[in-house]
Amino acid sequence: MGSEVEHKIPVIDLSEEKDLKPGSDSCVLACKKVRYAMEEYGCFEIVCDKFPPELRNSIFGAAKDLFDLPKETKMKKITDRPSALGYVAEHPKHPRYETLGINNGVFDSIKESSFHILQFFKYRTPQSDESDLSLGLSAHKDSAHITIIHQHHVGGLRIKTKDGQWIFDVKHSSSSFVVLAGYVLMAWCNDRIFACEHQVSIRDQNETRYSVGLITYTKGILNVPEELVDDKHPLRYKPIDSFGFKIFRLSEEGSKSACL
Ligand SMILES: O=C(O)CCC(=O)C(=O)O
Ligand SMILES: [Fe+2]
Repeated sequence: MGSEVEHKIPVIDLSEEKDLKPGSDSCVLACKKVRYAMEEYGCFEIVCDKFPPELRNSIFGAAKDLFDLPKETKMKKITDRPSALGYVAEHPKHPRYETLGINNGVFDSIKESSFHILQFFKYRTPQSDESDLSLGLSAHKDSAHITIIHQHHVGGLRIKTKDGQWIFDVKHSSSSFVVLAGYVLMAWCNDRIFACEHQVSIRDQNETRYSVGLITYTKGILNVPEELVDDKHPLRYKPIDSFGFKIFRLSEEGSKSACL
């Protein structure tokens, strides 16, 4: 079991537009930092102070309005994709967590090969008779390629490092976004990056917690690129159907699988 330590996840400031201009020296440097962070931590924090507070408030205002809808409305099928991308209600395993995902083409990727789902998360405050007052979402790794999480007023996201230590103080602020590697990225890069284990645990929560995630999946079958296979990194994965893998994990067989 890991213990509470003073670890911090790497922070990369992407507030400056020049850092995002492909080919520029500062972009190359930013890429190196991203690579280091992903290989060593499977995650990093982006700081970007260009996120207007009005936009942030209106996004989380809309999230609250959506979650406040009657359960029957939230349960309505809003996509032809598998139901996991729509609404997921509270469940005995995560009694305070609800999530609602949107994928209607608005977030079609700039790159042909990927698509994104915008997913809102809500964690209600604990009731006095609940035994585990801090349980938000138990430890897990995401199926996706990459997840980017933004936490609103209430923090609680925790990250496990390579050596099994939990980082308890993942910062949450209006300019902070946490990028997490998922299983599909780990498979694609032949274990050079590990899927980041994380959980949501909320101490002293007296306010509903909202967060939002942008989750990237890859279309079709992914192969490990030849360049990522060598003597030190022998091929470890068969071609993987990224989205099929997510559906498998949600199935009964997948949820029992020992390797996940
Ligand atoms: O709410 C959060 O901060 C994280 C949610 C999460 O990890 C998930 O739903 O997979
Ligand atoms: Fe997650």
